[in-house]
Amino acid sequence: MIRVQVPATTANMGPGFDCVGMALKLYNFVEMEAIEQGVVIDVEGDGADKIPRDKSNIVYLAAERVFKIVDRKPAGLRIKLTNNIPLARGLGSSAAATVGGLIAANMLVGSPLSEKELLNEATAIEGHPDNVAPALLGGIVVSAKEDDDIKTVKIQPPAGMKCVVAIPDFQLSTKAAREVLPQNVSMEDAVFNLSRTAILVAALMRGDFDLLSIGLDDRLHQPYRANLIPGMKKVFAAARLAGAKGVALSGAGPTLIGFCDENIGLIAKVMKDTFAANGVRCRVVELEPNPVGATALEKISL
Ligand SMILES: Nc1ncnc2c1ncn2[C@@H]1O[C@H](COP(=O)(O)OP(=O)(O)OP(=O)(O)O)[C@@H](O)[C@H]1O
Ligand SMILES: N[C@@H](CCO)C(=O)O
Repeated sequence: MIRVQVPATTANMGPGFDCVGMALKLYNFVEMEAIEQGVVIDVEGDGADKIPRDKSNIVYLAAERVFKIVDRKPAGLRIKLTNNIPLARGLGSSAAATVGGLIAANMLVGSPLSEKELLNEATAIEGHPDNVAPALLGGIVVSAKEDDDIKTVKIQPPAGMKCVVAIPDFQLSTKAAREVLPQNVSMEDAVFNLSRTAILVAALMRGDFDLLSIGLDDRLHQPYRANLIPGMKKVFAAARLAGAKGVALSGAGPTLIGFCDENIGLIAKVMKDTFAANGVRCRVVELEPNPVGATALEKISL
């Protein structure tokens, strides 16, 4: 039986749309074993009542993809999912499922695929690398697609960085949150994001939290998605006033994330209160940056 632990992720980090993401210390677990026949899928935890238990499950689909590539397949498969990452909230639940399925299936057939090959496959499944890269590699990962190959640079999260996430009680699928984005953007907005992303990466590498306020600014996706998340701009403003060094939409939302080095209790309170004042109930938690990516906890060879 293979057991893989996969972290949650916060993608985009403001301006780094589809190319920057960071792993967080919150985990899903994927267990997989070969059985004599059939497909058995059990799900516990977040989304247990919604996640399909048949061959349309994305963990199963990821595993199938590995078996097809390496042309080796167990006769039957048992999968058990234990989910702590909330579904469709912007914390990388689908990336964790995909990465967990790929890694577990690869191990089940003797690990023929390299980490790089798994990353390329995970990106092909998700459509963009910003969640799957940190879920696989840990830390903060900047990714660039070169055709089907994903180039990555990993940055260790700066010492002392803390994250407060406000997780609304409603779901927002990545698909729906991408549908509100424009097909084209102006040169001015492109340059705006280029400059902010460059500052963001420099700030993260230098551990300069004061640069985060400008380095997390974005014009490519957040302004369009604000309409889907009541109170988003007010929560951002309140968190900044309470001491957050920077704020962003986590992934495609609706979770909002504040980055700070102190005042965590006050920032959490104002984020919750401001969401509530705008009619949104939410759960606010501190999630630490995670330097480590997906990890195999047990392995028994076939
Ligand atoms: N453990 C899981 N097992 C199977 N399917 C899952 C699992 N976790 C998530 N999913 C599928 O992925 C969907 C959520 O993916 P979606 O990309 O919309 O949001 P997200 O990954 O949570 O957020 P984001 O990509 O913005 O960080 C769920 O509705 C479900 O269909
Ligand atoms: N970059 C992606 C992350 C969510 O999957 C988006 O914002 O749509």
